[in-house]
Amino acid sequence: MAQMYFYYSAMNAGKSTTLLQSSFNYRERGMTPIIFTAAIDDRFGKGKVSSRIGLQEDAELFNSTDDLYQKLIQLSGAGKIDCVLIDESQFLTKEQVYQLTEVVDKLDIPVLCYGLRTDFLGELFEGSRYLLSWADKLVELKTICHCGRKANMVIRQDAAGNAIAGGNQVEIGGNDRYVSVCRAHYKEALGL
Ligand SMILES: Nc1ncnc2c1ncn2[C@@H]1O[C@H](COP(=O)(O)OP(=O)(O)O)[C@@H](O)[C@H]1O
Ligand SMILES: Cc1cn([C@H]2C[C@H](O)[C@@H](COP(=O)(O)O)O2)c(=O)[nH]c1=O
Ligand SMILES: [Zn+2]
Repeated sequence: MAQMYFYYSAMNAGKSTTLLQSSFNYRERGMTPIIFTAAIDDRFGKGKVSSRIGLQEDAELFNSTDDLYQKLIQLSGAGKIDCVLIDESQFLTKEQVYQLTEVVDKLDIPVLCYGLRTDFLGELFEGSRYLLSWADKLVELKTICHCGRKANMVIRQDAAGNAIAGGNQVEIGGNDRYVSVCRAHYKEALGL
């Protein structure tokens, strides 16, 4: 029986790297994984998943209006799909997480989702909320704060490097905009 996995972390913890390693594992066993990533995250070029250590693969894009269950039925018509890998899964909607549970339960294809747990204000993303609620397996990937503790929060910075305490939940960016830190250093940076 297939299962749904949610690999979650702060930024820069190796989520994309782990996804690309899983894809490679499937391929070297002669199986066919399919990768999806969010259309809005175009940092490394649209339709690509890249890790900061240099690995890269082509990916299907998802928008908030896509029906991922129907899309997977359509794609599996062109050949057997052995695994679905989703990067930036924090950007999935509630409906899309449900559709992915249908891929697992009705099509019997494992779905592995990789994403942030919380935003720069410490609030859950919609996708993460429902993945935490409905996935069969929750796996935390870890990265470290500059102090050596586990970094489970993300600071959004302005151009001068100051922590920002308000704004839209979604703002695409990398090391220039975001820093992963432990909760104590998150509070300190925001003056909490
Ligand atoms: N030039 C580099 N060489 C080796 N490792 C790197 C390099 N740049 C970043 N990394 C490491 O790669 C990891 C980030 O990988 P990535 O998969 O992009 O993370 P995430 O998807 O969680 O943001 C971090 O552990 C980081 O320290
Ligand atoms: C914390 C936070 C992040 N984002 C964006 C920034 C990046 O584009 C992605 C996460 O990328 P990762 O390195 O693959 O983890 O999410 C955002 O929009 N809002 C936030 O609060
Ligand atoms: Zn710290």
